[in-house]
Amino acid sequence: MAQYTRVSGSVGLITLQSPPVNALSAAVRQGIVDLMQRALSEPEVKSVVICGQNGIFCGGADIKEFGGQMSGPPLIPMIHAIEAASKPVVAAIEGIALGGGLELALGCHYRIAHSKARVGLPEVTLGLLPGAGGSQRLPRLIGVPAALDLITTGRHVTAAEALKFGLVDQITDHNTVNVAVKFAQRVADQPLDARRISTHPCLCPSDVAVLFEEVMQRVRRTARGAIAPIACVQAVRAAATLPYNQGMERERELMATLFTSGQARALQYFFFAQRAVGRWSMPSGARWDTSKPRPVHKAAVIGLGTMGRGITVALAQAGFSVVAVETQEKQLMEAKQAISGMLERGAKRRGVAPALDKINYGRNIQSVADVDLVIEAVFEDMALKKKVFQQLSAVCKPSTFLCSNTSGLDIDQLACQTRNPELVVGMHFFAPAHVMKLLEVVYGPKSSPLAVATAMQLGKKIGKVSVAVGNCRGFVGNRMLKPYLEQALFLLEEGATPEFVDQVLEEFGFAMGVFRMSDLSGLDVGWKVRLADGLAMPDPTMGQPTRLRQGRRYSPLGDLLCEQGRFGQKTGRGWYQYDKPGSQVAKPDPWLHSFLDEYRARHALVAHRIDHQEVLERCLYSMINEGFRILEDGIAAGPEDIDVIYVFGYSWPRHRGGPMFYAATVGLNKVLERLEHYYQAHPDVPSLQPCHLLRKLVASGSPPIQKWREVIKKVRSQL
Ligand SMILES: CC/C=C\C/C=C/C(=O)SCCNC(=O)CCNC(=O)[C@H](O)C(C)(C)COP(=O)(O)OP(=O)(O)OC[C@H]1O[C@@H](n2cnc3c(N)ncnc32)[C@H](O)[C@@H]1OP(=O)(O)O
Repeated sequence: MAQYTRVSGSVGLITLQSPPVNALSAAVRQGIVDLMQRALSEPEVKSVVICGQNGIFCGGADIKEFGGQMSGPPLIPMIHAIEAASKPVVAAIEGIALGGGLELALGCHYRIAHSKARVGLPEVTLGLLPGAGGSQRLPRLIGVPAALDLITTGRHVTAAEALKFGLVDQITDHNTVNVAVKFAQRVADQPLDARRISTHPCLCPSDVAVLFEEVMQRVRRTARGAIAPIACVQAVRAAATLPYNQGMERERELMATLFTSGQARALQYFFFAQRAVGRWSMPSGARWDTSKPRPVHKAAVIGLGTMGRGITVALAQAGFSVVAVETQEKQLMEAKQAISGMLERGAKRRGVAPALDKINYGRNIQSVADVDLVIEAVFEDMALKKKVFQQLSAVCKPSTFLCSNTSGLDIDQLACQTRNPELVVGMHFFAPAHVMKLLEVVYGPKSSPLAVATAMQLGKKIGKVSVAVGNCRGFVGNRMLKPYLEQALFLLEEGATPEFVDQVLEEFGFAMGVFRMSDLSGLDVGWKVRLADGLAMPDPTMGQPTRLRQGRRYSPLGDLLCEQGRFGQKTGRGWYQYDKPGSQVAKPDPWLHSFLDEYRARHALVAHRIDHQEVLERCLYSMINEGFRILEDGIAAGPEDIDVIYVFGYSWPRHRGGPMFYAATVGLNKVLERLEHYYQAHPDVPSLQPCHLLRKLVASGSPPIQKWREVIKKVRSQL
């Protein structure tokens, strides 16, 4: 869909029309092809302007079309025809020109952008490369180093930056289409040869080979197994070293490989999953589109430890007035200093003024009396949190939303301490809270849709990807982490080393293996929880067998390290050793290896050879199995919620789509079969027992992930 109008007598105006972002669907491409022909054939028309309706130039190829059979005119010849046109074609860029949208603009002879527009080639984030000539034209237009930056990161740049690069010819604060039309009239009789980017030489710095080598190394290091960034570098190298036509052929080959790769499918699934989580629903039937949030102007944070500080910074940076409360004088002073430092560093990076004046500090909980929403971030102790909620309920306005940053405690028990339990929800941030994108919004049985909608909206305003989840121990993320951690410990008992387990998980694509991650977050955190739960009681005289607790297999390895003061990075010793406390460079620790040998000997455990496959299957499939239980229990509404939580909160490699999508790509029958195998070998590990929903999905013929909700609904209705 595209519309044609003749303006100012001699300009053919083609307007892309495909809401919401004027993506280049088959119909839009057909429209462009037809209308270009019309404009070129009308003798009165001397030049052409291409723009998008509703102030948006174009969001690129229609990602929904990637999954199916492509129809309609292909993009590459369409863009070539525009570039080869005998009349000047001007792109009027408002809003965004992304991916295929920018590639279309690069095929035009001139580009005029509104000052507020953003442009970029984000294909890499979808597992692709700019495969409609973008990888060949952009380096010819703006040079190899800048093109490498834009194409390998997929970052969007402002119009001002685009002008500096020479990516656009002019920017305007006025009506972009009017400016472009006038511009088109002015250049109507200008020669076009020099305006066809594909004919430009690709200007390279003298040390281009070194540059490509450096970029390739950096990209390989940061890609964590993703192949698209590497293909992007290869495509730009083709632009730098080959004639245009051969470069295009290389672009086509690379694109074909990426297009059919599982990674592109995973990343495109994830693109829509990220958007799907905004359309939350609750088992009660309450939904995002029927639940109105209440505006929050002033918020409070209670407890200024690591989490409270990060949350305060996130709120202040987003422009909220914050009352930050810490009852301990010394902690308060330290927190003030730390928060100011974080705000100043953040402001410097973003080139804005630090939001120091947004925060009022206090030692007294009375100071939160007039706020609209409170986020409690005190120590993870139920008795303490209950007390805080009782105080908040007495002090705050009756309409104040009371939220807890607990990472897994029962929201309902907190709600019961208050006058208005319907205004209580969990807001589970991830450390560092001002950096990590994920927010779990946890509704208890009494939480109202109003409270959920308000917390979800607040999350969005402070730049988080918010996922609404039900109330259970550990919510979604930490509940699934438990079997994963447990399997990692069992693998050590059975003969693996922390280095090997971590290596396998890092090769899979996690930013950090499970043991390096535990050392970073502190082994004492989980230990305290296990002590409180009555699990970490190592004394055999207490009558508990060391490796069996509460009727199931238990590994006390983490507890034993904590008893020795090995809390991880902060103490300089954990699953690894570090040069000094606080150092981040993990080194294998011979002490730990001897400790594991002695432990196995003490418990008559015979070490066996554990391979990559066993590490991956046991750690990941037990976690995935818990994910299916979570779906079965209605704690997450759909697999997308779990996948988004794992990618944004637990460094699951995005190019594998998230744990539930990964299970679908492995094949649900295979996951089921391997879980059955491991459960048979370890019948005292309930997390390995395949859950009902997984069995049901396999029995239903393993439908595609987009159809799981139908099976989940059926299973839940039978419960
Ligand atoms: C042979 C050559 C083949 C290919 C070469 C070209 C490849 C490409 O062009 S790949 C696509 C490149 N473009 C992008 O990656 C842009 C993706 N979109 C975005 O980044 C954002 O959506 C946005 C910046 C364009 C707008 O952001 P925002 O205002 O926050 O809105 P939403 O993200 O919620 O999006 C609204 C709505 O639009 C849907 N959508 C956005 N872009 C596309 C698209 N390119 N194709 C299809 N649909 C798109 C998005 O899913 C939202 O809808 P839903 O809420 O229903 O999911």
